[in-house]
Amino acid sequence: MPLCSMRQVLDEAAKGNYGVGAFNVNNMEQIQAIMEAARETQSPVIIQASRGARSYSQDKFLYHLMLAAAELYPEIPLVMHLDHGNSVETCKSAIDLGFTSVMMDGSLMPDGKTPSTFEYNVKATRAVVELAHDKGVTVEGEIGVLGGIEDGHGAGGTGLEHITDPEQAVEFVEKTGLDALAIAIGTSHGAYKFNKKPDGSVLKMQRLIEIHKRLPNTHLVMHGSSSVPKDLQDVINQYGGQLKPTWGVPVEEIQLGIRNGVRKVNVDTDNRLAITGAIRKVFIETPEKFDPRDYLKPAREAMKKVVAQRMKEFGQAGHAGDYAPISLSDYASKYAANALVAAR
Ligand SMILES: O=C(CO)COP(=O)(O)O
Ligand SMILES: O=C[C@H](O)COP(=O)(O)O
Ligand SMILES: [Zn+2]
Ligand SMILES: [Zn+2]
Repeated sequence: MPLCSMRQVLDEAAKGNYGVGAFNVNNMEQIQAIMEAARETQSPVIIQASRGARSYSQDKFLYHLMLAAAELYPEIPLVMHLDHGNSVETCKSAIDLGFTSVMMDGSLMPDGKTPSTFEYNVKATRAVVELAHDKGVTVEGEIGVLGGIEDGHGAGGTGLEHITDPEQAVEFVEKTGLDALAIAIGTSHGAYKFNKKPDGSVLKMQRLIEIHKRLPNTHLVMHGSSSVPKDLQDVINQYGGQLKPTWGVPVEEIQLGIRNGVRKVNVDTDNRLAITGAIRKVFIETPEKFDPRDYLKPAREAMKKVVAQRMKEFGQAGHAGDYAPISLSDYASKYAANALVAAR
């Protein structure tokens, strides 16, 4: 099966009222872990690469691994998505390479640090929509600024992030014509999101519900959605790691989001934790080992377990065979005919 349009995967998820995990990757083992989890649970899936992942893998390595995944798992609808594109040029280079979906993150300037203006964000996102839709490629935009790294204060919520304004979200969707909208509701990237189990004062699910009411037909995206489970933290610390106590986004809050328009759920940190714990365990328990496969296999297995669990929790499990992917050129025609504008 060729790589699939994210718009199609999210439209199908909306029909079935479920969410789709978007998992970050940098290497072969992470892609294999996701594909095995997708096969085991019969899930459509989004695999995403950040700018850092693209540079780590020299772009082409990752792209060809993704083609291998599509060939080896033909029954799985598989999207290749650019995570947090920082500029129109970055998005264009991903489209040229063969990504079937891109995120234009115009909430910050291309330096990835300076908060942008609404006007800049609209202009950059609109420009990406034009060049992406021309090729049938899906576009995710972002309004609001995530906590932690994105608000310029390093990892960990500082309270200085810009929670998405619902009015502005409506205007943003109308002016850009995007396919999916990432919103800021108090989550942040990385392991240090909250210093206790989050309540409504820090994790603003009510804001998400309000945005969904105003944009009932727009696919919402939750970034920073790792749950940072205690058992994964414990394995790392048990085998010599030094993670400080921390909390992530509880799965039941994500499920509440999914009942209110969230269709794409970004998860990276939980997989990083699972991989690191598994590798540390091998190093500590069997220090005589030095074949990378001795620790990469358990690492891959640990990540597969987390991904499969999330696929079941988000509801995408069992939906891989629901539909046959439509080609990107057919999507280009749909966009050209204005048949897919995110309606209000
Ligand atoms: O939002 C993410 C990638 O864009 C990942 O978030 P986590 O750090 O919570 O896994
Ligand atoms: O956007 C955040 C993802 O977790 C990717 O992180 P990265 O930029 O370190 O690859
Ligand atoms: Zn952003
Ligand atoms: Zn993100």
